[in-house]
Amino acid sequence: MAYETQPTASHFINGTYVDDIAGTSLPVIYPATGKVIATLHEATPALVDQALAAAAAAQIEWAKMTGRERGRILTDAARLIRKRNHDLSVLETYDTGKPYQETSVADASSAADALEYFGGLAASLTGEHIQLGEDWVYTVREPLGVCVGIGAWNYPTQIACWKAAPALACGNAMVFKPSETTPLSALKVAEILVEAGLPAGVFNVVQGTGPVGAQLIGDPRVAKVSLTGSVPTGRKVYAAAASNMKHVTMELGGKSPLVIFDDADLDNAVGGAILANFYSTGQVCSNGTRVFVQKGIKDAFLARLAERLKTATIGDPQDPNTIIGPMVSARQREIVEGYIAKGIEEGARLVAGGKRIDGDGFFIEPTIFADVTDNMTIAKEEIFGPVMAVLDFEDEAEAIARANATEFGLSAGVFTRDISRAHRVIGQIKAGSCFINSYNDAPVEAPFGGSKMSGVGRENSKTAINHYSQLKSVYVRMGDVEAPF
Ligand SMILES: NC(=O)C1=CN([C@@H]2O[C@H](COP(=O)(O)OP(=O)(O)OC[C@H]3O[C@@H](n4cnc5c(N)ncnc54)[C@H](O)[C@@H]3O)[C@@H](O)[C@H]2O)C=CC1
Repeated sequence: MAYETQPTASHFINGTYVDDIAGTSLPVIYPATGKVIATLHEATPALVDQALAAAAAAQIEWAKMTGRERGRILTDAARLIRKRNHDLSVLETYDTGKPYQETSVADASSAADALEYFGGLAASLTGEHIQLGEDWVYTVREPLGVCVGIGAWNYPTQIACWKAAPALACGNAMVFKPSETTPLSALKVAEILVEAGLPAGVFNVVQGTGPVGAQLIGDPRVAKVSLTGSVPTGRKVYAAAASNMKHVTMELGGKSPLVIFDDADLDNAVGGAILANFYSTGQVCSNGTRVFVQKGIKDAFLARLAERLKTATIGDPQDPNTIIGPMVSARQREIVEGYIAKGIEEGARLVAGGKRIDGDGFFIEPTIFADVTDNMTIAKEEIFGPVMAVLDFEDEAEAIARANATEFGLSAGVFTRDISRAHRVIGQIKAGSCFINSYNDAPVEAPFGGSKMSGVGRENSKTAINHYSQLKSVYVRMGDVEAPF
């Protein structure tokens, strides 16, 4: 392999690569071939302790720097990431199997956006002055301390930076644990941050599975935990963090509705449904996998969708012409196949796809089910694969009620030419990140996150600052103290 995928070592602690071969071996598998492309080791408890100690020590000095100084390092790192976008995207494709066509525009570049945005904000993070007659209160925006970031496997570089950028801008240090399935990219982020001038220990990466995450969360030195992952993991992580009153951000799963009205522009609606279901081979938390199509447009919608699907090239994800890559792992493909079988068994109509693609990689056909009803498993549970469920509806009130009939609340989309209806519908849907005549846009300037079981807190935008800092308020009395005795 011309491209070196084996990192210098498994972990990045206190400004340098470290390893301990006593840790359980962690093979990294390229999803397009099923071959091992690197072997790492899980962090031993001693290494996790070392990372936390490094973060705790470095955070004190990092917080003493001015916001401008911190911001400059983050924006310098953003520039380095952009300069190395090609290599980082190739690596992200090896790590995840996502096509280069995507990783070259949506992964490292989104990470750079976050570093640039929060780097830019760092100098203007302030408290306020509250006058109370002659007395007054001032507030100081303080960092939380050591933050732990835990990532999912679908957007490894982006997740690392969506968490690290606001955390570091506020003067926190971070220990980041990538998903064990995709451990490579976060190490590059750590390397680049140090190259940009980040003091050793401010951003550390430790590898491992659940128990490594659990050790991080349970440590008294940790003030905050930000997780991107599934709802079951979210429950565990939130509970563990709560027992020690730690701050949390939870970016979890979804089963988001995409509502397409008869009057929608057909090709835009089909395009939205494609983005909402097949991008990253369907492995996107905010995907609109319950596609509610009004009866009058249903046949035209399905016909156009089938036509456009035929043009999607599936294959080698490193080939810039490939549009759809493999699933991230054999296990994830099995999960998706299980859902497809359930869809057929429960009476949904298979319109396209449904089969695995033979070969060494974890490929599966993009799949469309029509005539799906609300009680079917494929309409209720997050599949996390390229499986679209199309459901019919008659009117607006019905669509809203059914769209909301879910435990999740991450995203929602609506396609219509009637702008009043668009706002009316979105206004009534209980979800955090919504779209009108679009789907899955996630600019760093906009808050991102879910309601209900999809999560707590928001990433990105100015709002994220509130999740990585706390206010100290100081009352200042100008006159004498009037005590009762
Ligand atoms: N809302 C959002 O922003 C996003 C949510 N997701 C969700 O992530 C899921 C897919 O990612 P997976 O990696 O399979 O999720 P997962 O929940 O299995 O794992 C997520 C991370 O948590 C760690 N972990 C597992 N058990 C833990 C424990 N007891 N304590 C601490 N850490 C633990 C894992 O090692 C991994 O790093 C999907 O359900 C998807 O919806 C994915 C991307 C974005």
